[in-house]
Amino acid sequence: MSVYQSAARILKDALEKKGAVKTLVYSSDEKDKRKLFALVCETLKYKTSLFKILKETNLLNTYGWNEETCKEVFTVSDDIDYKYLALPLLYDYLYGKGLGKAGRIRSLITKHKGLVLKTFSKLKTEKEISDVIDHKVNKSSLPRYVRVNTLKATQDDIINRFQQEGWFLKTDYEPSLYCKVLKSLTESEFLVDPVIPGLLAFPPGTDFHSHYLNDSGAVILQDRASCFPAFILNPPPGSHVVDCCAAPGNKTTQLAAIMNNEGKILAFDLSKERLVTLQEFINKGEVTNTTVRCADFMTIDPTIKGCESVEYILVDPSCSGSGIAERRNELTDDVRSTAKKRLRKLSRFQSLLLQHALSFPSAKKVVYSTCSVHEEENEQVVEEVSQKFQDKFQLEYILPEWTMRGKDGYNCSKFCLRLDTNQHFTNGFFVACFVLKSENCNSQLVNDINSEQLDEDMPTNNNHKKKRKLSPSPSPSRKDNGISDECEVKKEKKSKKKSKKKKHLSDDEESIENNQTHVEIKKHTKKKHKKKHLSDDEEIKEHSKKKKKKNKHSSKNLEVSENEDDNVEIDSSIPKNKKKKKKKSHLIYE
Ligand SMILES: C[S@@+](CC[C@H](N)C(=O)[O-])C[C@H]1O[C@@H](n2cnc3c(N)ncnc32)[C@H](O)[C@@H]1O
Repeated sequence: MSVYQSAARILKDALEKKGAVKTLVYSSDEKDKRKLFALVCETLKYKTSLFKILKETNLLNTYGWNEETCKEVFTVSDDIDYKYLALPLLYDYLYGKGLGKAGRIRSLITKHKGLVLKTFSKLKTEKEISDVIDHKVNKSSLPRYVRVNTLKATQDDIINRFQQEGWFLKTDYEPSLYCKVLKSLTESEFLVDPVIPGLLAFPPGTDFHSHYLNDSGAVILQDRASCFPAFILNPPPGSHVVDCCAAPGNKTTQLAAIMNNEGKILAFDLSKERLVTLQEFINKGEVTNTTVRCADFMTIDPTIKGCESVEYILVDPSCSGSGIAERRNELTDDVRSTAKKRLRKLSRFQSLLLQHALSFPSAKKVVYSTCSVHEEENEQVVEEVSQKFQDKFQLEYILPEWTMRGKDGYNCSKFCLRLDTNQHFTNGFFVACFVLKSENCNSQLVNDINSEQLDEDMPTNNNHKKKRKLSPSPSPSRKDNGISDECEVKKEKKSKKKSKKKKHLSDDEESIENNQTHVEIKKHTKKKHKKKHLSDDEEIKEHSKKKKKKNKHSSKNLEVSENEDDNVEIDSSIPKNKKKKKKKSHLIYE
């Protein structure tokens, strides 16, 4: 079935308010879910005009659009409503990429192209469909952010590459005026972010999706706001990290870059489909320190081997997505996202997830983030959890120079950080950071704040560790990292076999296998290993299976869905040297 038929189904359900677009897309059978999601979202944005064109052309009553003739040309599932099938086809024909790749189904439109084009231009002239143009402007009003994947290239390499293409790096401005300059970028200018290391900003509407640097994984297209959580967690190379809700993986790859691929990341997510994307990101970005696990994080026992040593945890759970700028329009779930009942449910789920993370015995730094603007999902969660865990954890006063803090009226407000679309030209976002009371974690704690110190902790974008250079020509990504990792693991196993008398399999023996779903961690083949001989990951897996059955707090029981799509993300702070402290500065960078 073509993507247009899948889109037709989803458009119908979305417009009849049977579910959120994201959920509908991810539960569909369509292979290329990203493509489907984009097609549905774009079509919805133009729906008023598309319906007008449909009505004016009377297209559905023209030859070719009845069931019989359609079925002569291609297979259309019985449950497809032709009205909704026309919408994505018309969208691609008039506004999108054209119908070049639509196959025979394109004839439904191209057979009548004279009529369609004439009607389109007539309605435009009569300003009947001017709303379309407005929408396009809104849609692309945010800058295009690009994170340098420091596992594959240095910031300087990437800047050079863009300069060679004719881009001009703007540096002649006061750092405190960054956001103003950002707003007025000309077509060929770009900027280096003053807060997030390795983040570049290009003018709104710049499309790098098919750029070779993106294809090769040397850069990642990630929104500015979504770079903050990993940047704030800042796990040192060699540390042990958990990313509780990892897919599609922008923050996981950012964490790996911060850690310079040293140490271990355990990346959990409930969604197999989304983990496929995560695995692709990992392969493309040459991330080698991450183990991916399809599991409900709530079912993971924090005390079992493999988890008991985890020190840094990122909690970036599903949320309403109300901060995502592109979503704030008539077609998405705004009504749904603000429904009190739904927010309460999300809030409860987020709180339990955060509490679970804080119960990891070695946890010393836990960052909580959402791309929601609602207090229920942000300050209220942090307030409740910080009170419950006040004996062990306290909130860190993150990025003191950042003036937009949490919403007033909570004890936690000033320790939280918010990003706002109008002020910061990025998606609406929320971040808070818990640190172990006895830990200093390289930064000020709630109790330590004093005004003189505020200027001193400002990180700069100079603290990049130099990475290997980009090859002179665009570097192809490693094709199937999962498989090559497996080979390496096998070799290692062989050599170890001779001398091995260990009871437990070591962590190094774990590998991510590209099995059917590409996400399950490889099972060790030796059947004779009993439970007590399981590797860390197998132990986690076993435990998770058991706990799933009985855990009444399993997030599935909470029936929470959405927003799983804060999927514009990026990389950040590579410490210059493990032992050296971060550079400080006195900038105000908002
Ligand atoms: C906002 S998205 C995460 C985005 C991700 N951190 C990134 O940067 O790309 C939330 C994710 O949480 C996952 N999720 C929801 N409930 C979960 C649970 N109980 N355990 C693990 N993952 C969960 C969803 O499948 C979704 O992929």
